[in-house]
This record gives sequence, structure tokens and C-alpha cells, in this order.
Amino acid sequence: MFESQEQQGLGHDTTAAALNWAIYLLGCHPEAQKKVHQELDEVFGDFDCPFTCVVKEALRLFPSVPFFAWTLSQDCYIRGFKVPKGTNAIIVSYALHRDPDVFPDPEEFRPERFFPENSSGRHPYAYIPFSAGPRNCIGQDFAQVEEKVVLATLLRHFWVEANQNREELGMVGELILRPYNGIWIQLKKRTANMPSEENFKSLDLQVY
Ligand code: HEM
Repeated sequence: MFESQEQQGLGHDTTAAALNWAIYLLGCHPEAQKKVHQELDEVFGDFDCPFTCVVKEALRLFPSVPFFAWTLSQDCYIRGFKVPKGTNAIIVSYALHRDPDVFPDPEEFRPERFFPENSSGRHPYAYIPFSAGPRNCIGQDFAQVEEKVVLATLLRHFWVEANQNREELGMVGELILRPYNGIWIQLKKRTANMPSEENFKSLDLQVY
């Protein structure tokens, strides 16, 4: 019915995009990915499941959701400045989530930042991918469970490798961040805790 995401107006494939970025970042950071694999092995034990079924699971893309821009329903005070009722406001989460005072070396991929012991004391609105307040995302818990299931299923069975650097992705800020040139991932079937040249079957896959 619609030719593009834009024509759907408020529709955005947020969960699919988040999964895509997670896979890309793990594919660029083998040391972080090894920790994920270790944890998955501890939780699930063996990783025996048909190749095709897992690829299908990983490729399933999910429905679209609205994005965030607000009209203030009452006067607000931000750092002493009055922002009157009726003002249209947008939250630039890309910038907010890269505040070096809160997230030192913000461009470094450090998933440990979000461990409970490292997040305690952080302002509750310092990281708001699902927005905050009365109109925040109602799909937040669902989206996170879905992402865990897809990522855990994929990573239990595959080692992922990303071979494009950030500049090659052509990152564009639409209402969500997108890789304009697409992301290519190489999947290697895990036959032991780590893939080796001899024991993987590989498959090049465009995930986005
Ligand atoms: C990674 C996945 C997702 C992200 C990052 C995300 C992000 C957001 C954000 C930032 C908002 C707030 C918009 C605003 O303040 O105006 C929002 C609202 C909303 N989201 Fe999500 N979302 C995700 C997944 C989902 C899913 C899976 C669903 C449904 C199953 C969903 C349903 C909604 C709805 C209905 C609203 C509007 C809530 C309202 O206005 O009261 N979202 N989402």
C-alpha cells in the first residue's frame, strides 16, 4: 500500500533498526561479542539448531512505530529559561546520548556503561531511547524482549562480523538513525565457542 516508510507518516521500524545497529556494533567489536556468547552459553548450554531456521528468525523485520516530537502542554523551565506552553519541542536523542559528562568517550562502544552498577546515580532522563514521561513508548518492554530474543537466538548460533567502517554506512538522521548504504554482515556458524578458519560455514547477509 505504501511505497516508503516516509509515506506511512508516523511509521518507523524502530525495533528492526535497533537490532540492526546492535548486530553491526557487535560485529565490529569481537571482544564485546565474546562476552555475549559466553553469557548465552552459560544460560542456554548447547547451541544446536538448524541453520536456515535461525537465519529466518534473524531476518524477520518488525512493525513500525511513531517517533518523538512534543508540543508543551504547560510552561517549562529548562536551566532557568522559560519555554512557554504551546512550544513545539523535539528531543535530539543522538546528541543527548553523546553528552560526554554523562557518557565519557561517547563514541566508544562500551555496553558496560549500561550495567546496573555503572548506571546507578545517572539522571533518569540522561538516556531516553523510548522517551520519558506520560507519552513515552508503550512498546518499550515488548521491544526489548523482542530484541533480546532475536539477538540471543542469532548469537547463540553465529559469530557475526561487520566489515564496513562507520563512514561507509552513510548514516542518515531521519526520525531514527539509518545506514543509507545498508549494512552487510558475515555470519559464521558456531561449532565451538569461537569460530576458526576450518569449522565455520559462512554466509554474507544484508541485514538492513
Ligand atoms: C526499539 C524500539 C522502539 C523505540 C526506540 C521506540 C521509541 C519510541 C519513542 C521515543 C516514543 C515517544 C514519542 C514521543 O515522545 O512523542 C515512542 C512512542 C510510542 N511507541 Fe515506541 N519505540 C519502539 C518500539 C515500539 C513498539 C514495538 C511499539 C508497539 C508494539 C511501540 C509503540 C509506541 C506507541 C503506541 C507510542 C506512542 C505513545 C503515546 O503517544 O502515548 N513502540 N516510541
